[in-house]
Amino acid sequence: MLQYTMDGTYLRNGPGLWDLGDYGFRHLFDGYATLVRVSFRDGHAVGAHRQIESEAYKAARQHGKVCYREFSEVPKPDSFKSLVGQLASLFSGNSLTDNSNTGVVRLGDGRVLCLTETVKGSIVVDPDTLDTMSKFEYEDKLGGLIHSAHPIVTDTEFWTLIPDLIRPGYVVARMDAGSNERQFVGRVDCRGGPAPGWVHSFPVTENYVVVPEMPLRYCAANLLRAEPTPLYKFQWHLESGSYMHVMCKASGKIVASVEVPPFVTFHFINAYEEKDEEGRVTAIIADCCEHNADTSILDNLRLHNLRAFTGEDVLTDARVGRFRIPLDGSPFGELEAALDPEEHGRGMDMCSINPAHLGKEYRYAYACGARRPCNFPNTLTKIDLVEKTAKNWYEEGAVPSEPYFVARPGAVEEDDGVAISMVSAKDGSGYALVLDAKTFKEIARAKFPYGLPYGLHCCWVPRDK
Ligand SMILES: CC(=O)/C=C/C=C(C)/C=C/C1=C(C)CCCC1(C)C
Ligand SMILES: CC(/C=C/C=O)=C\C=C\C=O
Ligand SMILES: [Fe+2]
Repeated sequence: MLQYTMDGTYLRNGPGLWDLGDYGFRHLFDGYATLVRVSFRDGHAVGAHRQIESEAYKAARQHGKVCYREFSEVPKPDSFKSLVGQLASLFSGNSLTDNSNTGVVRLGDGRVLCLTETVKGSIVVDPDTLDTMSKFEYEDKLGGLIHSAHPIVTDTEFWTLIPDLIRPGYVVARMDAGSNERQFVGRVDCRGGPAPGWVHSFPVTENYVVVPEMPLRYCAANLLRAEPTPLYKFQWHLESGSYMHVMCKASGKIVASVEVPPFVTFHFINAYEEKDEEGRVTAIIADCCEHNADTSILDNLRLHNLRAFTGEDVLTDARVGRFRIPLDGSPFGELEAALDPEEHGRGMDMCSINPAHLGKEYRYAYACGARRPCNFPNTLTKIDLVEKTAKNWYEEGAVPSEPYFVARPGAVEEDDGVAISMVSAKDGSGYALVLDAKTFKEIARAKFPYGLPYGLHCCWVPRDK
């Protein structure tokens, strides 16, 4: 039993529509954005779902075909556009999708924003009606066609990374709550080439922004290709090295840039400053869902693979990767598993934390793990980074989405609250699952009258805020 009444709306975004007529999409990340809402009030839960009305979605519905460049799908060249024309529309951004199918965040001023990797795919929605309200226009001169799909959002600010594919590097920018104007904070030049590493997400501490440089790098040639490669728009450049850069939020200066072992991650979990007895910052600790430097996870997320579970254990191993980035000028950083990956079945992705610990020392992370054999993360796991243990929730045949932590109003303890996940049950039905974040035991489930597609990231909109 919950000792309090949850009062607010859980929103989940994700690529929920993967078919146009007879044509089925290829990859999980291609689907058109579907928003799901579960509103909690007086001990009841009310649900709804709706497609986001992006230009890409509307055009696809109208013409019955893909009209913009999605993650792996590209429009068929029946418009006889010349290569030059295609190039021009790619570099102007015209042909890129605005299908904001990845994240949903509540900005400090109350607006609810859906996001993806393309800057134009920033769309404001109404959390009650799930209406598509407007494009979020960035009113600045920073430009950029792509950015991190996971900005860092607090009640007062918004931090983002804008990769620069022409002069390989990243622009770090911040935006005040209530504003649409990003401000340039600083720039990181890549240390390896030929292009910046994919930055689906990045972590911050109280005083620093951490800019990861993965050997999984954007690839201009693959951006243009009509047929996808196994790494889609990316390429693996092991020889180019892997780096972690640390930028001071206040000055934009780079205070550390270290080489680290190779890594593959979509999602950073959190980061914080390690201090000595005198309170001096000695290092940055940054945690992520790390796929053992194996890029095959990207191709494993093809829909054909996800729909064809044969009982064989084919999910590649993942762990909580913990970086230690020294600030004493040494050239190398460390990367190790924060706990034995067996604790969470060697599956690890789709994480959340208590937002009160963002950028600060923390103990708990919530994520999807694995009960093997499986071809996709199929458990919910609560990771204790101090005890180095995990508590796991599992139901046979069920596929749960990101366990999203929501603190109890007035909570003091880090795990005082709930973790909410939308689960697709073995029989195809769907329900919202509420776990007690402390015990990781089920408190409630609210069944949807129909099955729901898989989905990705979430946010919480408290009532009257
Ligand atoms: C859903 C998810 O996690 C990731 C979605 C990624 C997308 C939609 C990536 C799109 C891209 C383009 C349309 C062209 C430019 C490169 C890239 C950012 C991969
Ligand atoms: C669903 C997923 C990875 C699962 C594998 O372990 C990654 C999603 C990334 C995009 O937000
Ligand atoms: Fe993501």
